[in-house]
Amino acid sequence: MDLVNHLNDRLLFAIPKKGRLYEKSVTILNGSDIKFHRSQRLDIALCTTLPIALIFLPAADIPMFVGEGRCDLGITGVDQVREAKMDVDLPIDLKFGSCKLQVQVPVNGPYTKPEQLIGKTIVSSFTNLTEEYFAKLEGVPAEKMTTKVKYVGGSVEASCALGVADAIVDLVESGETMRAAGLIDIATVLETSAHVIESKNPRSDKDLIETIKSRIEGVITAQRYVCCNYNAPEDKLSQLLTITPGRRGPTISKIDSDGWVAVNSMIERSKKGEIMDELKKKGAADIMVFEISNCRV
Ligand SMILES: Nc1ncnc2c1ncn2[C@@H]1O[C@H](COP(=O)(O)OP(=O)(O)OP(=O)(O)O)[C@@H](O)[C@H]1O
Ligand SMILES: O=P(O)(O)OC[C@H]1O[C@H](OP(=O)(O)OP(=O)(O)O)[C@H](O)[C@@H]1O
Repeated sequence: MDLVNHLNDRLLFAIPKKGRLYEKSVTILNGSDIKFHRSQRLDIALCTTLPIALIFLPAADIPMFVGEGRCDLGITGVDQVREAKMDVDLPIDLKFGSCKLQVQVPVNGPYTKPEQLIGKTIVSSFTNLTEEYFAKLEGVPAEKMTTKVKYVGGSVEASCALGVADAIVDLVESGETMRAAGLIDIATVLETSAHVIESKNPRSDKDLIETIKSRIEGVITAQRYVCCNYNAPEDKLSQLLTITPGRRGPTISKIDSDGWVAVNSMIERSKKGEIMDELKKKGAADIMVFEISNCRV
């Protein structure tokens, strides 16, 4: 099929084609009922459920495709957006791909503060952000800075040991890569996570863009919250509701048992253990937690 001829009447949505953001991005699409079939080695996939074409691109190229208006929506990290210096909207924080872009130096080396690196050589895959950071530190425009910034495309952490850098600027999540390379962080340039990014001048129907964003927000909310049901003695209700205030407010229903009501409330998945313990301690009974498979908020 000549896929390219099918693109004109579709919203183009740029998705990371590989790497750290790929799998979770596809999970979000599945949860949003954006169904597609991607043939092997093909970087374009037509959706079967909505007039969308998914364009699989390197995470670093997505800000340019969205910033220049070729794709209306994309998924990539804030780090990539800032590095590409693209003016796009960032409507949804997807809460994955969270890490920090940090200045790192050899553990037992002479540097403990970023100011000591002025005039030295820094290696990074994020040369624009690194230049901006050190130009600000030096208090001069980037053209006048004395710190040298060199680009490498990957395995940045090896640069100090190989003698090509005094320090590096690289992403840190668990810190394992950094520690394994004998490095320590001394400053944070940027905190990042994956976001839905949106063109400032979208070409597609606004309703379709809103539908996609609303579905994705629903998936994120469903991942973040679970539903908590319990029975509460009426005289303890106000105290129990402070533990489960809900996103907007709890639902309270009458039940066929004198002096008791049923409460239904969304609670944060990450806090469900302590919330259930607390409810039990404060007099709640029959406490149950359910998965939310999808929602619209
Ligand atoms: N360790 C990490 N933990 C969390 N998020 C990360 C991590 N490393 C990178 N990211 C996020 O994922 C984005 C893409 O990084 P990744 O290393 O996957 O790039 P890639 O070049 O597309 O893939 P690959 O490294 O496989 O070539 C980064 O810009 C950042 O937003
Ligand atoms: O703090 P950590 O959990 O160890 O993660 C940080 C590492 O993850 C990224 O690299 P990735 O593994 O994606 O490979 P790359 O070096 O080829 O980009 C990043 O560039 C770091 O090297």
